Formats: sequence, C-alpha cells, structure tokens
Amino acid sequence: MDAIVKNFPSQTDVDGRPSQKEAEDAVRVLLRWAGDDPQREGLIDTPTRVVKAYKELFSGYDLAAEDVLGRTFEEVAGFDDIVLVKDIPFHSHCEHHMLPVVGHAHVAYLPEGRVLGLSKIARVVDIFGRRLQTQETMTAQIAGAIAETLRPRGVAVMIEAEHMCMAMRGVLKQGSTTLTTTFTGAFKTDAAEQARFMSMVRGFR
Ligand SMILES: Nc1nc2c(ncn2[C@@H]2O[C@H](COP(=O)(O)OP(=O)(O)OP(=O)(O)O)[C@@H](O)[C@H]2O)c(=O)[nH]1
Ligand SMILES: [Zn+2]
Repeated sequence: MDAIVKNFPSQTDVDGRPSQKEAEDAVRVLLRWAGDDPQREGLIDTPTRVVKAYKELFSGYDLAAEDVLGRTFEEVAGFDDIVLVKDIPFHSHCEHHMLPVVGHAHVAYLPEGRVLGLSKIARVVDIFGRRLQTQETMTAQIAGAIAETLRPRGVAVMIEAEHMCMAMRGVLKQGSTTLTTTFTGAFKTDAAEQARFMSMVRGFR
C-alpha cells in the first residue's frame, strides 16, 4: 500500500475503491445511457469484461516507479555516456476524455556511476502510461522518477503520441502527433547534450 501512496496521492487511498459490483453497475448505466440494453445476450458479460480491462489499463495506479527503478548496476567499466532506450511503445488514456493515447517514448540518461536495467525504463513508461494522464504530466513523471531514484547527470524524455480524443471525436484530426520533452541536469543546461539526444532519437531510423 505504501507504494500507492507514494506515487498516487488520490482519494481512493482515503475513501477506498468502489467494489467490483459497483464498477460493473456503472458500466451498465453507461450502456443504458448510450441507448442499448445491458440485459441482451451480447452485452450480458460486457460489464465484467470492461471492469477487467480497466483493471489492466489502469494498473499503473497500484505500482510505484521507485520500486522498479531501485535495481541498479555499478559494474559498467566506467561507462558514463548517454544510455537511450527509444521507440518504447505505450498506451495511455487522457484524463479529460478517458480515450486512448497511443505513442512512443524515448528515454535517455547520463549515468553517474550506476546504470539501470534497460527493461526497467520501459516498465516505468508503462507504470505512468497505465493511469489517466496528460502527455505533459506523463513526460515529466518519467523524467522525475528516473532523476530522483538514479540521480544521474541528466535525464531526457521525449514522447510522441496520437490522442484519440482528437482523432475519433471533437476536432477530428486523425494522424496528428503531439511531441513533448522534459530535460533535467546536463540535458537541460548543455545544449550540445540536448542536441545529441535529439539526433540519436531522430538519426538512425
Ligand atoms: N495539454 C493537453 N491537452 C490534452 C491532452 N489530452 C487531451 N487534451 C485536450 O484537453 C482539452 C479539453 O478541452 P475542453 O474544452 O475542456 O473539452 P472538449 O469540449 O471535449 O474539447 P474538444 O476536444 O476541443 O472538443 C482538449 O483541447 C483536448 O485536446 C494532453 O495530454 N495534454
Ligand atoms: Zn482527451
């Protein structure tokens, strides 16, 4: 439970989450509101499936990035240059419409003695992705979690994503991409390091 409180200062920790039955009832209300009959054969199991899917899609609320980032390695022969994991695919949901956000994250850091297991970087992207988000918040959260736990010389995060709330409804702009970046440490203060990150992300496609 500690892990949740650290990364998710939410009402649910205070008030307790609704039960599975309450969540399924809420889906039945939405089905009726949309104009369908939750009792018809094709929809009878849908509330259970939706709640199960939500459990998976929003599983990031029950995980703490610092638990994942705690495992580091020091034996890297003095390696202290950029480590970049790029094109990490992710799915999230925008906090305004609860519609999917689909994209890729590029995450780099400049080690200071210690390095992370590469898979842990992708795990952190998933932890923050599997919550209701804005792209800006998610970008800053990934950078902040790595900066605080690993204390490297710098962190750079770029996210490129398409927001279904802009594609499937509202302004209806399919295919538009939103880019966000967060830089800390040397990536923020040193234009050359920032440029190197950009060219590594863009350069070898
Ligand atoms: N900055 C930011 N905005 C987002 C993100 N995801 C969705 N939005 C925007 O959130 C805004 C919400 O605007 P509102 O006017 O309150 O809601 P709306 O009437 O549904 O807006 P429209 O999408 O323009 O129809 C919209 O402009 C969305 O495009 C995000 O990750 N970051
Ligand atoms: Zn939205």
